[in-house]
Amino acid sequence: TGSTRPQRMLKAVQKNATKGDPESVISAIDYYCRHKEWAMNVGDEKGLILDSVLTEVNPSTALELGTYCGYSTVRIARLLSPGSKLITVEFNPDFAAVARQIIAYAGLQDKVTLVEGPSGDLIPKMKERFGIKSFDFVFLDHWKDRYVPDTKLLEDCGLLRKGTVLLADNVICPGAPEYLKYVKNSAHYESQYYKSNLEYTKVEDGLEKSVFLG
Ligand SMILES: CCCNc1ncnc2c1ncn2[C@@H]1O[C@H](/C=C/CNC(=O)c2cc(-c3ccc(F)cc3)cc(O)c2O)[C@H](C)[C@H]1O
Ligand SMILES: [Mg+2]
Repeated sequence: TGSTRPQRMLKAVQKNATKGDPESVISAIDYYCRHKEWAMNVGDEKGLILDSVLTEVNPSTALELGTYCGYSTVRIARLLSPGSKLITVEFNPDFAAVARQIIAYAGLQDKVTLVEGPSGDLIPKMKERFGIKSFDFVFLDHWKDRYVPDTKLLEDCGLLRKGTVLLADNVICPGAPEYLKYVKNSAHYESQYYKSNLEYTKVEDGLEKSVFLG
């Protein structure tokens, strides 16, 4: 049986990146996905926006929904201050296995906890399992129709605090219309759209940053 796209992406990292160097892992994936085969990483262009929001928030606790191959996991973890933690949730075991290897290749395994399973089951367990009081930052990049239910679940589980920043990928392409409606019409969020392009293409896409007001 042949390899999968994530496995080929991992091979490209092992071949072209330097072990322990997150920047080289990010560049190797971006090069592979731009010139060899496209993949749904947040990418280099939207990645710069992710970097700037992260630098501004400087989260002690961060959550990512939808690890996939770990590209944005590496982008986030490389910017975390010492002692800060990123929990990333992925329910596909094959993707999780590739992501673990890419995160380890970047040398960021001590800053990242990859939890395998559906977000709907794991979010209610965050406090008891990982000792999380609340998240400072949440990156939403899983199935787009799950952004609203999981945001509501994070609220209901008391995992958001005044000032928590949610950053959602793909609000234009493929689109998350219900999510945009939800955060824009809610008095509990202050939202801002960051216009960009779909990873490795000229198609418009963007990130929506929403601050929870409590
Ligand atoms: C119970 C489920 C919910 N709970 C869950 N709990 C845990 N893990 C979950 C859950 N739901 C999903 N996941 C995991 O997250 C990942 C899923 C990521 C989904 N991302 C997209 O669909 C997308 C598409 C395009 C795109 C744009 C243009 C095109 F032409 C084609 C594609 C671009 C983009 O940037 C995109 O992020 C991973 C594959 C999947 O196993
Ligand atoms: Mg995405």
